[in-house]
Amino acid sequence: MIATESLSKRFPRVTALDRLSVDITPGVTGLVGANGAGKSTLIKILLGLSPASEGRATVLGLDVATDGSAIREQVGYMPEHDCLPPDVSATEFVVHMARMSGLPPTAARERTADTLRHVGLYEERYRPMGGYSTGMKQRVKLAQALVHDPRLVLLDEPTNGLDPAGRDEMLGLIRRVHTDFGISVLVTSHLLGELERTCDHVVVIDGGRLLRSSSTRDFTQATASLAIEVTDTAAHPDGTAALRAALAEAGLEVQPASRAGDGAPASEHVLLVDVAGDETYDTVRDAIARLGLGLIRMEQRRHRIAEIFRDDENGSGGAADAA
Ligand SMILES: Nc1ncnc2c1ncn2[C@@H]1O[C@H](COP(=O)(O)OP(=O)(O)OP(=O)(O)O)[C@@H](O)[C@H]1O
Repeated sequence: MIATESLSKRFPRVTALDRLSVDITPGVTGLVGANGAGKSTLIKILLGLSPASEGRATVLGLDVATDGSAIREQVGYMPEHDCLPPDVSATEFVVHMARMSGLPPTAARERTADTLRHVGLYEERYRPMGGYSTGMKQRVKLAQALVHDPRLVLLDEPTNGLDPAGRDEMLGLIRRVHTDFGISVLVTSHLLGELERTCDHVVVIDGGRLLRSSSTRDFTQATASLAIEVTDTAAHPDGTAALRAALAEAGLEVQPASRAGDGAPASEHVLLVDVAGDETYDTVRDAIARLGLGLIRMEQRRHRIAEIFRDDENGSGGAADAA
């Protein structure tokens, strides 16, 4: 779908992309990076809207340097920032965008009705967009990216500004863009956790450089940790300490949640264990059963993007298997 080769973009004071080489295959791909990592810059280059300083990129086999308009015919784009005219309705706007993409008037109206229904906008589609909630605006932005039936959509931070329920709905919609219509998706976020549930593949960039590109499965296995909380008993007045010793003896990496730095509330009573594979869960269960402790919770906790960057700086992270 997308291939970049040593792609760089330099602004006078900052290198937004630094020799980025990555291949993106059909499916749903997450592009993750902190604010300023270069995600939007990459999308603008892929659309042929902004020239690269160096290197090459192709989208659907077309060269971004020379085939920008052919790319934009086949690719949908949802920009990050608010860009909707407040005085027109969603229907008028999306019909206009469909016409801009070359659809004849009747087809544009039909596709608009279908697409707005698909993204969950019904009666409100006839009202001016100035009065819409952030969630409704994001849905219109998604609809205009889909209306001309593209082969690929580039979605820049589609969950920005949404509350947790709105995020989940948007992520579900994005997944369905691929499963229902077979359209491939490149979606950016600064939150690794939310993309892990939605994407088949995740590409991580930092400071314009590729940090890692791998399937979500490999990614989560490499980065998941398990939070465990147990009760104290008469035999083990400090159940947490007893479990910690037992797990360490069984060869697991254990640390208190207070040191994990994953943004979750710190607690001396929560242990974090690196998940090496399915057997880790069995080892934990058996250790708790042997000690006769009560299990309060055992939950998967995602590492956050900042930790992966930090691991990488320490030389123990994912850069080694970056594509
Ligand atoms: N037109 C520009 N002129 C100068 N610097 C720019 C320009 N566009 C982007 N940059 C800089 O390039 C870097 C990458 O920006 P970019 O917008 O691609 O990041 P991002 O990963 O999309 O982050 P965000 O989600 O915050 O937009 C930033 O340091 C940004 O300040």
